[in-house]
Amino acid sequence: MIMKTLIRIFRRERAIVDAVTENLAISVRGLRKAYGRTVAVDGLDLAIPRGEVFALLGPNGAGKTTTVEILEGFRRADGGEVRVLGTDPRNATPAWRSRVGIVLQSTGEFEELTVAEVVHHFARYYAGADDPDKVIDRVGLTEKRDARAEKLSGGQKRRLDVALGIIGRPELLFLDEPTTGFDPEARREFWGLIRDLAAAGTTILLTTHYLDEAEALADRVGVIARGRMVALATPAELGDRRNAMATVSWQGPNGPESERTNAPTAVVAALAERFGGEVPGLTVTRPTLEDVYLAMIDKNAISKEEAA
Ligand SMILES: Nc1ncnc2c1ncn2[C@@H]1O[C@H](COP(=O)(O)OP(=O)(O)OP(=O)(O)O)[C@@H](O)[C@H]1O
Repeated sequence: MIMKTLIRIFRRERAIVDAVTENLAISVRGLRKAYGRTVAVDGLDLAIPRGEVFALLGPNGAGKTTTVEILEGFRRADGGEVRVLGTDPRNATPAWRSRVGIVLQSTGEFEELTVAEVVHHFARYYAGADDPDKVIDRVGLTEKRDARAEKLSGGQKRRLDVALGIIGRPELLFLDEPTTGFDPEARREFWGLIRDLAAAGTTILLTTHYLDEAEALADRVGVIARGRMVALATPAELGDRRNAMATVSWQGPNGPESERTNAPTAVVAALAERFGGEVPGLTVTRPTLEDVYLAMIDKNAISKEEAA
């Protein structure tokens, strides 16, 4: 009797766990990876629901690439549990691979081929591939479709990498520093492409050093420092940014003036009264994502040093 009840409870719990895990594109618990004596990933936890755009931030050497390469099945973890689209990437099958799109930091392997040749060639690897010409157009390379890859600029090569990452219509897309080398216009276009993919339900894990990119694209950001997740939040909420003090600045009679305050509306109202209307050079700012990120990285470095 007790045994039967226990089995029933166990089955129900397992059904709940399965339902939760099914909804996750990526699930990582206690991930560890060391290279000799260098601990690159040190007990990392991460859960990314399907359909989310997630940005992984962190200073050079924090463990981002190692983590992502384990998720992609290119590196073996030393410990921890990893599920990507319900599968341990160590046991990746061709069927699983076809559901995952990967844009690495740089490929540049097809120097002799034209853009159209490379994309058409890659499309043949996937049963459900997208239309290659449509993909070339989406990444803004139509004008360069007959140019050899070796003749492309750095930003154009990157667009070709992105085209190869999305040609198989992946459910999950990994983007490692995707817009390095893009001019501002190309970055905005690329952001539009990512938003379209996200709107179509693609889960996206992105690493970037551009904080404005994380802010523009990500539903949530995770900050890694020394192989650990030190913060996880929406871009607006990271480091309790929403409640941070505001700075009100204006042009006073003797030069620029400013005031840090928790009640910027009241300060602005008082200024409007003082100036009898329009306040010259008025701005109200709160810390940017970059400000809170840098403070976080700094604090983490100090607390680690103190701990050592
Ligand atoms: N193949 C390797 N052999 C030895 N050490 C490595 C190897 N790959 C990475 N490391 C080390 O592991 C740590 C984490 O590196 P990783 O490349 O994962 O960081 P990252 O956050 O991606 O950095 P970046 O922003 O510079 O790309 C670093 O100290 C790095 O020197």
